[in-house]
Formats: sequence, C-alpha cells, structure tokens
Amino acid sequence: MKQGNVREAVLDLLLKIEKNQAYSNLLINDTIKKSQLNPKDIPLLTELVYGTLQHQRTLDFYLQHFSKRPLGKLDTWVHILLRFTLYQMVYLDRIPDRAAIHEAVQISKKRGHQGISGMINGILRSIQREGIPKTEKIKDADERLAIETSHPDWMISRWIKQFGKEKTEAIAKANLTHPIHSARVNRTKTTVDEVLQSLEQAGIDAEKSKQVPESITISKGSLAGTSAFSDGLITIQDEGSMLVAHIMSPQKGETILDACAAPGGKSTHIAEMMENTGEVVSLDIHKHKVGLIDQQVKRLGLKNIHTEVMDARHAGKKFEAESFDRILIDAPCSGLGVIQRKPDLKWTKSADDVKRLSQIQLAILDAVWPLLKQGGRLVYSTCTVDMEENHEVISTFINNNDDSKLDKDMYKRLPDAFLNCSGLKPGMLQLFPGEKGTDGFFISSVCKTIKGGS
Ligand SMILES: C[S@@+](CC[C@H](N)C(=O)[O-])C[C@H]1O[C@@H](n2cnc3c(N)ncnc32)[C@H](O)[C@@H]1O
Repeated sequence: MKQGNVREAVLDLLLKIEKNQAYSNLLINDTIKKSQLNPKDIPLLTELVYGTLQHQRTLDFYLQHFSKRPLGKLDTWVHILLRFTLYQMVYLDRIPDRAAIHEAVQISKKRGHQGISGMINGILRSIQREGIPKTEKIKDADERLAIETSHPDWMISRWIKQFGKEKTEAIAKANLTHPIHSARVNRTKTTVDEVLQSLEQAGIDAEKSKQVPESITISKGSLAGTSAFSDGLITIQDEGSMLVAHIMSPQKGETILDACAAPGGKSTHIAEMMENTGEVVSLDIHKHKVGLIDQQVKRLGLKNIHTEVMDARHAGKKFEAESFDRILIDAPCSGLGVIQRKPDLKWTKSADDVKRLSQIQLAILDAVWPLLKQGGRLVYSTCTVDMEENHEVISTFINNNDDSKLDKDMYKRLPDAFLNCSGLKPGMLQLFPGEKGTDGFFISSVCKTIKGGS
C-alpha cells in the first residue's frame, strides 16, 4: 500500500474521532485489524493519528495565522487534512515538507473541488516559506502554556490552581512525550529473569524495572504476539497501576472485593499476590467488560477470582455487611493522567465530567464501605490528575464517616523508589506524569476503625 493511502486512512480515522468522539486507541486497533494496510505503514499511521491529536491546539494556532477563514468554518476534512500535514512538517524531520504537501494536495483533489486543493496548497506553501508563527506574542502566560503544550485552557487553569504553575508546566510537557511501556510478570507461573530470556528470544528489548520488583520495561517490540503473553506469563500494565496491589497488600486466604474491576489488571495482580488462595470478587457494571476479566483470568491461569456483572452502588444488596478483608475501588474517572496514551481525552473531557464523576466515585465509596470488615482497608484509585476526583472525594468521604481514617502507614507498603514522590501525603499518593515514568495516577488508603477500639 502506498503512503498516500496511509494518509487517507489517517484522515478517515481522525474524522471519525472528531465526529463520533470515538476513543483513538480502540479505533486505531480496529482499523489496523480490519484494513489491508501494509504492516510497514502502521507505525506511520499511529504516529500521525496520535501526534496530530496530541498537538492539535498548537497546530491550530499555527494554521489560523495562515488561513483567511476561521478554522471552525472550514469543512472538517479540510481542517483535519491541514492539521496532520502540518504535524508532519513541524514535528517529523524524516518527511520532507514538499512530500507531505504533495500528498495533502493529492488527497484534496480526490475529495474536493479545484478551489479547495488550491487553498490547501496555498496555506501549506506559505507556512513552508514563512515558517511557523512565534508563541511568545501570546500575552497571557497561562494561555501561552496551554497553546504551546496543546491543552485546553480549562485544564491548564485547573492544574495551576490545584498544583501551581511549575508543576502544571511539568505535567503538560510530560503529556507530550511518549509513555513508557511496562508489563507485570505473573510470579505464580514464572520469574522476571525467565520472562526476560523468553522476550529476548522473541526479539523484544526489555529490562528489569528499577522501581517495581515484578515489572519489566519494554524499549522495543510489541508484547501482544509473544508466547510470554499468550502463555499468561505477563500482563501489560503501567507501574502506577501496579502500586495499587502493593498498597492493598493482600494476604493469603483473604476475601477481597474489587468493585470496578474490568478489564481485570488489578484484580489479577491481587490474585497473583495471594498465590491462588482466598477469593477476589471482581465486579463491573458492563457485561462485556466482565467477559474481558474472565479472559485474563483464564490466560493467567488464576483460580481465585470470581466475576460478576454488578453496579457497585448496589453491592450491598448482594453481599453481607463486613464480609471483605480489603476492598479496592479503581474508580471510573476522567483519565487526565493518561493523556500521553489517549491524547483525545484533552478534547473530549470537560470540567462538568470531573464534577459528575466525583459524585459517582463518592456514591461507590458510600455503597461498598459497609461491606468492609472492621480493621480492614479500602484502597481508592483513579488514573486522573485532579483534586476534585482524588483528594476531595477522599476527604469528603472521611468527613462523612466516623469509622474511617486515612491510612498514615500507606507509604510503608510503597516500593522505595516512590518514597520521594512530590505527591506523597499521609494516606494519599498523586503520581504526576513525567515524574516517575508512570501514568498520572492517584492512590489512597483508608482504614476502618474497630468499634470500641482506637
Ligand atoms: C478504571 S476502570 C477499572 C480498571 C481495572 N481496575 C483494571 O485495573 O483493569 C473503571 C471500571 O469501572 C467500571 N464501572 C463504572 N461504573 C461502575 C459502577 N457503578 N459499578 C461497577 N463498575 C463500574 C467501568 O466499566 C470500568 O471498567
């Protein structure tokens, strides 16, 4: 397949993402599976789709200087074609500008009339001649940061208010870099060294993590088709997520509730730590997602996970009060910590989503709390960087429940590498993108006091 066709696939994908608000990662995987694309073209397709989504606002700032019409008035396909062609010109050194422009003009001739291809050619040639405009002229410093790092204003102002300017700049810049790929070794079946040997034979570059004992980091190659993956020796998982099971610290034979469990990354980690003893009850509100947990349980050869389709807010109807030793709520959230992997979240999420989600998070906490044994531990986590969904949800919950208290010893169960995290507070850890090479992630541990005890 010629490169021109790859770019047409990119245009179709970006149009679908823009119009249907479909998730980029799901759509790309689906397109790759269904299309006849030459495997050699897939890295370019992925780079153009993710890169354009990631740098969308900066690209629009540049384009607006050269377009006579407001960008919002252009046909969507024209706007998107300009965006991803400019992405190649600004960010991809290996593609000559004239080649990128030529491809854009060819596509525009197929899709539109002569006038449109002339306009596209005109805008792109002007940028090629004059260079991109400077952002220094943007007077408002917060708006400049938002445009330079391609984030919406509301997100940048929120982070500045919550974490300060310096931290916000670090988060926003880290969001533009490539995420680190890591995987968890299933120590019920094998060891880290054995997995590394097997991956080396499969041509994958991987090494032991310096941060989490059961983690390996991958610098080259895809794990999906390897025997280590199909034989259930590894699970692809970010190291921030791996910390959850460490903070839970489940003991052999315990009964654990994972209230929002699909696709099962953390349930399976907990079950592995319990070495196939006890029981992990894994709930999810969506039936098809519970099927995904079942697939992972089978692949990993685990015997101690029981799955059920259930809205965690109704768990009290099915399970007895004080019946679980530990509970995990890995809550539905805005996902602002995984922008490196899902850049479209910047353009689809809003401050209203954060508010709505924080109410659901609190409702789930309230519903499952009675199910925790006295003296037990509840771990709450999200993959977001936002105080309203994180610190505030936990503080509100603790204020409303006299038998709850922050677990001040939580840090003792963290691997040493995380003890100097800037977001570590008593009973709470906010991981920021870029700080420890993990996703932006939040974990809090809450203890249930024993009646009549302290
Ligand atoms: C962040 S994801 C969980 C990821 C999972 N813990 C893992 O590590 O693979 C949140 C999950 O909560 C589920 N969910 C949303 N609302 C729920 C509810 N009211 N009750 C139970 N599950 C819910 C979603 O379907 C989603 O699968």
